[in-house]
Amino acid sequence: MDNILFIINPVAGGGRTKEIIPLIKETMEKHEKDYQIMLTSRPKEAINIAEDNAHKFKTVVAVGGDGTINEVAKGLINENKGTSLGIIPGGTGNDLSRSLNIPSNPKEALEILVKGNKKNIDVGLINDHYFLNIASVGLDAEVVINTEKVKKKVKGKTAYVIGLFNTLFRFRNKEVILEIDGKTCKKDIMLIAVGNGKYYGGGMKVVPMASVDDGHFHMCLIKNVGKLKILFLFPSIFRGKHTKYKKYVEVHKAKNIKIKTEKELYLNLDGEVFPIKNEAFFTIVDYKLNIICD
Ligand SMILES: Nc1ncnc2c1ncn2[C@@H]1O[C@H](COP(=O)(O)OP(=O)(O)OP(=O)(O)O)[C@@H](O)[C@H]1O
Repeated sequence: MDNILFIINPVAGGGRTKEIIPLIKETMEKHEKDYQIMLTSRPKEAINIAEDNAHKFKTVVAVGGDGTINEVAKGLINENKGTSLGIIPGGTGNDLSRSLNIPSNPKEALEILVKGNKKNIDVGLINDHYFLNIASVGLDAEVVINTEKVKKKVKGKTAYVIGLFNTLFRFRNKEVILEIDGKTCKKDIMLIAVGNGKYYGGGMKVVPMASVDDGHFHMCLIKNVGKLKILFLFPSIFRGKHTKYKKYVEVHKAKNIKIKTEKELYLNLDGEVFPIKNEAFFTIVDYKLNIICD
């Protein structure tokens, strides 16, 4: 059965996903598709909705930001029924969609969905969390934590800028033991981003060489360059040009990566932050997720 379930996070993108509903209905009816729409009522519910419906629908579409996509993907991977994942970007960042060439304009994204071109993409696992886009440790995870604190008082980009400077002011470099496909080395880092996708933070091309379907992670490591130099590097990260500064930035390609530390590290997984004790183990799971994209 060629049926489609739309799982909509009504609070993603500050609520703009709700405005996409009439467009979904119009497009599905125009193309005579058998479809259903469900709205989440609480965080993480998209995982359960996807799990419960994976066997009933050929395609399950996440309508929301990267958090919603991760939740729907998790439900589909858990059920392992070969259900395809569709994406209508409706968040603030939409970073995975960028790597998959899915436009942020919902009308254009729906056209891609109706066309139905498919691609099998890799699924990353960091300890016990699945991820499709980027998982990172170090400076950026601390920026996310500090920005969340600032957001209670200040909104939007200003909160991010204040969060960034607060973090830089207090940030201490991280000494880690890295194991990249079995090879061990000691590093003094500010940031490590492990990418299946290329973008995070709303369009920063932090892992420019990443490819969602090459069976590998691509890793970008920013050494302990000091607070002034990281500010100098920052604009080049937006454009993905930072990797040319080889004195400060290392790139690696691998299937398995371990980051060991004696101190607590924070992991940034598409804007959600988790503490990590002792070890972060990144691996590509033996499962490809079928995605509808351009
Ligand atoms: N009904 C709901 N009420 C409150 N929170 C919800 C609801 N449904 C989902 N959520 C939570 O909303 C959070 C944010 O979702 P999502 O990342 O998709 O949107 P966003 O933050 O606007 O986008 P982006 O990550 O692209 O910036 C997720 O953690 C998700 O669990």
